[in-house]
Amino acid sequence: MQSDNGEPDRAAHPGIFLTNEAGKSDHQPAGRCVDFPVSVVLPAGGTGERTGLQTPKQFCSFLGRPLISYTIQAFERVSWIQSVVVVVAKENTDLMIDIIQRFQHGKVRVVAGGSTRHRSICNGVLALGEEGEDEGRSAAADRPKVVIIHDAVRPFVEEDFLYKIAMAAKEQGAAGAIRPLVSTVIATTSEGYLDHSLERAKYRASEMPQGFTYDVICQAYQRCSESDFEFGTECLHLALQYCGTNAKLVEGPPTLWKVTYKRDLAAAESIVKESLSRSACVITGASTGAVTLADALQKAVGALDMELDVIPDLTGDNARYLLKEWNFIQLSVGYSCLSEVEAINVMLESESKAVGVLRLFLWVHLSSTDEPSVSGRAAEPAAIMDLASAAKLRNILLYGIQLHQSKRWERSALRVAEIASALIRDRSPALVGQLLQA
Ligand SMILES: Nc1ccn([C@@H]2O[C@H](COP(=O)(O)OP(=O)(O)OP(=O)(O)O)[C@@H](O)[C@H]2O)c(=O)n1
Ligand SMILES: O=P(O)(O)OC[C@@H](O)[C@@H](O)[C@@H](O)CO
Repeated sequence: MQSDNGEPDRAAHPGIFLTNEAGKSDHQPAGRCVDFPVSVVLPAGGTGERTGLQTPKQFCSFLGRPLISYTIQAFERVSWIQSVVVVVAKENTDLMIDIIQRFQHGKVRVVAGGSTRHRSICNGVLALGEEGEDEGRSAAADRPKVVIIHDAVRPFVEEDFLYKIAMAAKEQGAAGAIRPLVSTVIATTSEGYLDHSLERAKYRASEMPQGFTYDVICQAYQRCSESDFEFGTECLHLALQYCGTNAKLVEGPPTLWKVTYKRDLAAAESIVKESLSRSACVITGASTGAVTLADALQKAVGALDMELDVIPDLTGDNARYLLKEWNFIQLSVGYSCLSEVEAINVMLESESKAVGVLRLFLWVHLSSTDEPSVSGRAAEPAAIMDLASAAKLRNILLYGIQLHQSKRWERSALRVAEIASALIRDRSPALVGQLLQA
């Protein structure tokens, strides 16, 4: 087992095991077959000193979700990955278990980390070797053929690239992601002067994910030195040095970057917001006016790089939007009925826990000319605000747009599209519950 100071005992493995079967992905890889078991180790046992924040960066939240949850989600959606081991500092074990339960992550185990990244990764790999014992199966039966190692603070990893790394690791014994160097690497003298510079074209930045056959990475950690454990940063080097395994290098996309500094958290949030803002589901209630407005809206958002799916309601087959869409726009034309808004909100709340990220619900009320003005319905803004305050506690950002039918459909639709696109992109908590006038 692990020694008291978190150092890996190579004869056993430490760890607290939590396997949550909920949320298993049925995502089928597009036209590819991985016919060998693959497991993942996510080292998340660091303190994130370089961010300057008290909270370790892997637990910093944006849009209502901790960074590590985005990374885990990226892996649990891949059907050919059998299990994920998250390696966290002992003091963060309860926090990690809470995140797994709160965001209903599946196929995840939590293992205690070590004082360095290599020690943490080693603990994770050793834990994989013991999988299945809890359920009375032999450890060997559940042992993966390939182990993918990926820093928990690299949330933007795609299945296509994971597939390339897993297949290359199975063939070669080891494989790793690389990226072109952005800056030239130079060597310095002990006095702090330039000694020489490296020819940048001959070098690459080593990124994650990396993949290894289970035997190679196990053997590498069994044979490596204490100095490797203390000061090393490169698993590929251990495979070469201690197993004679020359990793296959695979150039990866720019999205593989590691969150290291505080600015990287802002960059990560902006990327997530951008990815959440590309689509919305428009609910018309099948009213003629709303369908007409929705058609005009669909034309208007084209220029805003957004796609809209227009549906009458969220029942039957349309219920699938509750699990896969982040943004919902409900159109009420003429008679405004807050009970419709409340009904949609209840449906969104019922799924928001599983989805885990701040979802956006925009109510658009196009009032007809013969309806009393907003001042004649003073209760409406207050009612929206009350509903929004309650919804926010369940990760739903509720906003309203009020506009009058006196304008032509196209003009109304353009105004709604502009405001909706801004609200969806910014997801600002400050505007929650506001009934904006278009
Ligand atoms: N003892 C450690 C140290 C690091 N890591 C993990 O290794 C990954 C990459 O390391 P790095 O970016 O250096 O993270 P930190 O060590 O937390 O950052 P810093 O060096 O700024 O403290 C991170 O997911 C980090 O949590 C780990 O599992 N165990
Ligand atoms: O060195 P750090 O602990 O900041 O991060 C680890 C990185 O070195 C590592 O993720 C890649 O270089 C690939 O090995």
